[in-house]
Amino acid sequence: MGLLIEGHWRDQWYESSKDGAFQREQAQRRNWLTADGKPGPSGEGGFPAQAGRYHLYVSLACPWAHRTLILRKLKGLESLIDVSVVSWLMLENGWTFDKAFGSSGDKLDHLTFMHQRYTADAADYTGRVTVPVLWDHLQKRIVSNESAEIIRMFNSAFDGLTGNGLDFYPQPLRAEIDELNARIYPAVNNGVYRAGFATSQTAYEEAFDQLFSELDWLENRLGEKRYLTGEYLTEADIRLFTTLIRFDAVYYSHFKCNLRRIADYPNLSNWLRELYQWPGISDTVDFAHIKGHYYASHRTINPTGIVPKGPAQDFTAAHDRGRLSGKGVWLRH
Ligand SMILES: N[C@@H](CCC(=O)N[C@@H](CS)C(=O)NCC(=O)O)C(=O)O
Repeated sequence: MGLLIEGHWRDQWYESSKDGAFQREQAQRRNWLTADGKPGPSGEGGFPAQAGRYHLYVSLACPWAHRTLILRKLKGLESLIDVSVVSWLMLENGWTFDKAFGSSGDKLDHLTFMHQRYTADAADYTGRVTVPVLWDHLQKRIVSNESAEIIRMFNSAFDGLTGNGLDFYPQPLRAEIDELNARIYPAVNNGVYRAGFATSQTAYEEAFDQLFSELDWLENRLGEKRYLTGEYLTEADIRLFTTLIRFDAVYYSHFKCNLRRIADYPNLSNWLRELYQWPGISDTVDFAHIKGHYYASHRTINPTGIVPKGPAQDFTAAHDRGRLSGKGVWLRH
């Protein structure tokens, strides 16, 4: 665990604020890949959708990177955008391409460490070395290291090449999806980290209370709606999925989010199983990476690095979501 300071790697645990709260660094590369290379909502233009030009760097453990893998899969981008997977073990060198710990190796440039990808973008890069990273190997630059934006790019930029019209961010549902994301991100997606990486009792309890009150709200909502916005599966569901699929195995114990398990919420757990069983999604879930990464890498929280064997979970078991009406994914015309 560490960061780059003016292009030099420094091994260092997360710094929390004075009151012990975890602070997540803002992603620094915010360009957009678009159908024709015109600029997107932030950053610079010049990144047109082209087969084979972009490379995605992910960790199979990471919930943020996981979103991008799901969109890549469901949008039929696997043959257009290749992926390199970092090792699940992340210690003094940060993310590495060590094949002994589950990495695919860097399929593009045979790098040893992920921080080399960042210094290839900017030799004096300062900041955390995070995944996912969408890399343009023509310009040798990071397009984006912000998963929330990478999934929006994947949702539409390549449609002209793939003919895939599935829309996970449909125009009529955007305001509602934005509202859901705005409450679920701080309370749940980042909330589990705020609980787990807190360095004061007060900061931990605040994150814990906010997390479980949001899970109660979501449990109620999913009692009436098949998916978060209603009849259509959208990016809001995908974003929640990657956190909840890790919850009982990791966040419940490792991050001390232990008021209840997801298995204890009937609607959340049935919804979670439906998504897991969605064609393509289970292929993106890897519990060896997920459990190995958190328990063995965060030595400040778990000094022995021992990875628990449990819990027993079966996401392939039947779910009851058919009782609510659903139309699947919105199709763009
Ligand atoms: N805003 C980023 C956050 C990505 C992120 O924090 N990824 C974690 C892995 S789960 C990471 O790479 N952490 C390494 C570090 O902070 O040193 C996104 O959503 O893409």
